[in-house]
Amino acid sequence: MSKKHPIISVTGSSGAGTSTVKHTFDQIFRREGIKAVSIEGDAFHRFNRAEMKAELQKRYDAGDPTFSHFSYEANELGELERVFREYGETGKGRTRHYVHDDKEAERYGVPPGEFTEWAEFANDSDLLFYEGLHGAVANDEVNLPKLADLKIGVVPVINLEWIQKIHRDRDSRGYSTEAVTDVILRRMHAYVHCITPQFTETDVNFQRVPVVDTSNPFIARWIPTPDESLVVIRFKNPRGIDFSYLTSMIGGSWMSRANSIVIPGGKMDLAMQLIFTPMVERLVHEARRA
Ligand SMILES: Nc1ncnc2c1ncn2[C@@H]1O[C@H](COP(=O)(O)OP(=O)(O)OP(=O)(O)O)[C@@H](O)[C@H]1O
Ligand SMILES: O=C(CO)[C@H](O)[C@H](O)COP(=O)(O)O
Repeated sequence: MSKKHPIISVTGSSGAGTSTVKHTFDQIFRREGIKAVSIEGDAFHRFNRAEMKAELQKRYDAGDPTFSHFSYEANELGELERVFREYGETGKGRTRHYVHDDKEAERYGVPPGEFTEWAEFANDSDLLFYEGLHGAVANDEVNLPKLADLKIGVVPVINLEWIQKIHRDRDSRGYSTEAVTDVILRRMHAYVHCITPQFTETDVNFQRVPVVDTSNPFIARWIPTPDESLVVIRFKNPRGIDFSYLTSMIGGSWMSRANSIVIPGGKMDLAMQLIFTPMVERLVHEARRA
C-alpha cells in the first residue's frame, strides 16, 4: 500500500473487458484533473510471440500441455512487483508495450508480437494505473495486492468472457475461431490456478451476466450488448459503501446480498463513476497531503 504514490490495479482474463474499464477511469482522471501513468499487463509477458511459440512447444514435448500466457512463469511478475514497489516508494518506474497487431505496430514502430523498449514513466504523476491479467497475484514469489491501494476485478461469466475474447481476437487481431478456441482450452489450467484466485484479493468485482442464451459461445454471432446483460458488483468490504445512494442513483438496481448490488448492463459506466470517483479523489487527496 502506498499513500504518497497510490496504485490502482484492474485485473481480468483476456477479453474480460479491462481495456473497456480503463476508458471509464480515463474519463474520471480527465474530469478530476488527475495525472495517471498507465501500464498494461501484457508488457510483462516473459516472451515475445516467436519465443512463446518455441517455449510452448518445448514444454509440450516435455509433457506439460498447461503452459500459457495465464501461467505465472510466462510473465515477469517479479519485475511487475518491483515496478509497483518502486512507484509506491518514489513515484518512478518503467514500462513497455507488447504489440498485438498492425495498428499497434504502426503506433509503436515495432512489428506485431514484439515488445517496445522499456521507457521511464513521466514525472509528477498522481497515481499508477495497471490493467491486465495478473494485477492481484499473491503466490510464493510475489504479493501484488499488498502493494496496490485499490484492486478491481473484471470477470464476466465464462461463456460471455469467451464470446468477448473470440470476437475481439477475430476482429482486431486476425485469429480464427478455431485458433482462439485452442488458446482457451490450453489456458484453462492456469485460468483456474493463476487467474481466478486473484478475485478473492480484489476490493470490488464486476461480473457481467448475459440475459440472453450464450449456451454455445463458439457460434455466437455478436457479443451480448449492455442491454442484454446485468452486472453484479461485489464489495469485499462493504463498510463505508453507501448502498442506498447507489441503488437510488442507478435505476433498476437492487441489492442481492449484503455486499453486492445488481445493475442493468447499460449502467456499468455510471456505476463505476459513482463508485470510483470518490475513492480516486480520496487516494489522490491523501497522497497530496502525505
Ligand atoms: N461491458 C461491456 N459491454 C459490452 N461489450 C463489452 C463490455 N466489456 C467488454 N466488451 C467487449 O469485449 C471485448 C473485449 O474487451 P476488452 O478489449 O476491454 O478486453 P480486455 O480485458 O482488455 O482484453 P485483453 O486484456 O486481452 O486486451 C471487446 O470487443 C469489448 O468491446
Ligand atoms: O491478450 C492477451 C493476453 O492478455 C494475448 O493473448 C497475449 O498478449 C498474446 O498475444 P498474441 O496472441 O497477440 O501474441
